[in-house]
Amino acid sequence: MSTIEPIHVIGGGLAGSEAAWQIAQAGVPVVLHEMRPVRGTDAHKTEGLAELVCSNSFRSDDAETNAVGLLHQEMRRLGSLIMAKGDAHQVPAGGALAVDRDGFSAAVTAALEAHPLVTIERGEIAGLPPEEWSSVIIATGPLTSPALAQAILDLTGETSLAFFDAIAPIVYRESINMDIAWFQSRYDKVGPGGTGKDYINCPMTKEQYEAFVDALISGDKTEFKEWEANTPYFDGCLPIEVMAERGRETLRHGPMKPVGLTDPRNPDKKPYAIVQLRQDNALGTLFNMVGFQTKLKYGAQAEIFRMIPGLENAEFARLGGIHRNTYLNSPKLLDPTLRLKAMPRLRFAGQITGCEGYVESAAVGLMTGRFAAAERLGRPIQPLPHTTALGALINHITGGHIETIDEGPRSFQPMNVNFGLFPPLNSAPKAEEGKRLRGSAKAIAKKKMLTDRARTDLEAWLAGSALPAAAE
Ligand SMILES: Cc1cc2nc3c(=O)[nH]c(=O)nc-3n(C[C@H](O)[C@H](O)[C@H](O)COP(=O)(O)OP(=O)(O)OC[C@H]3O[C@@H](n4cnc5c(N)ncnc54)[C@H](O)[C@@H]3O)c2cc1C
Repeated sequence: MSTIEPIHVIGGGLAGSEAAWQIAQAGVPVVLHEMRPVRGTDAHKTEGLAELVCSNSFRSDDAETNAVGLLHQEMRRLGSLIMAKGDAHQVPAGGALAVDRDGFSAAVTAALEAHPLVTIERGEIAGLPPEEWSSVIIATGPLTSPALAQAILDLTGETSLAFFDAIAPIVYRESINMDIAWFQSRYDKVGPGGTGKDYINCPMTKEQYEAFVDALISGDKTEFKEWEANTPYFDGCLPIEVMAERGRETLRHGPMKPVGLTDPRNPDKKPYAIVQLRQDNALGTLFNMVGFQTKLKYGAQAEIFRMIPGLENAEFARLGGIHRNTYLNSPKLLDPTLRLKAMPRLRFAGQITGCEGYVESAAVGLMTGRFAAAERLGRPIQPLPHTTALGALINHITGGHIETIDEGPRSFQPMNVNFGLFPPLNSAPKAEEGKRLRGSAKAIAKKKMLTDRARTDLEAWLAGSALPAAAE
């Protein structure tokens, strides 16, 4: 029986599950409070921990030239439960790491249930955590229950900001017409666990594309409620109809771009636009429409998406939808170890801190868990180098972001990890013979230098860290 007082983690999503794992692996007892199934959210469907509520993709797994791929690598290095179970339950997805959502969530749940230092309590924490909980991590996500959200709001005095993402529809594989559509990954990329033929592609002629754009623009949209008006979208997650409204070519240069793909029945003619669908479950029975997040009404969605060649008889396992997001003005409210300045016994993790995405949420959970565990064990907390993906992300949340100078709405917005968050390089990349690089060769070389630097700096940080890299 451990004599160390437990740390309480509220929320068993991507961040809370990872935080609880890191704490327990450091030898500190942890109580993980998850309200499902006692109380649900608008998006979760199961009672499993770390449920993926929309896409099943952890995005690029390329640790050399992609920031989220580097984040994967760093998390694996630090013994991430989310990455270990994601790797174990991956499904083919070209250059991306996509997972079988049910197998993944079940494996995360089983690992935490089996850990001797983890206690899982099902039930809502409907207000500020009791005072006797001396170390708490709040990881309740974008759909934090209203009672807890209100308590946080009262405590921080900040107005919370609500806005929409949009969910992409999922189609039954057997309802897709493979006499028109074909399997191929963009540029035949194989990636982790892929075959180079992982996506289903639906081609469009110019006339079909124009009619489709018209239908999107005129299709019935979900009405905004009063309190939802004037809420900005994430630029990386714009609803398909909003993209269509921004310009008739926008979709052809975005999710419907026809590059790197060849219609095998018509190899000499480039389709004008292409819709891609990505495998959504291990069985390969479900495919999601890549980039087709939407706030069109259900009836309009079915009608309009069946205009896509190959989807004329599509059956939808899930149609697209809209959802709310709640997050803190973290740069102002949190200290560099993610403690609430106004009440340091509380730390925050996951999307509620203003990061965006499954991987980023789990990454912030990972570091918050390690910070809380080190503190509980009376060990020093070394700040992460900002040159690492983990450090760059946390730095952005806790201070890297610069507030607008003028009085007005707060400017901090949720952010995926990206190279823009990393400190610039001290020297420009050079070709082997010392010549200057240009164009895409230069961009790739620069990214490689950034990721090499991150790997070196992470190892140096780990060498001085109070907790081992991966306490397996
Ligand atoms: C509808 C929707 C679609 C999304 N689509 C994507 C996507 O396609 N790709 C992507 O990368 N990201 C997506 N996101 C963002 C995604 O939710 C987050 O990136 C990630 O799940 C956040 O992880 P988290 O741990 O912070 O929160 P969550 O994973 O949501 O976990 C929070 C947990 O806290 C629990 N909880 C809430 N309040 C309480 C309480 N008071 N007491 C106890 N438990 C509580 C919830 O039940 C939940 O299990 C989407 C978000 C939403 C809402």
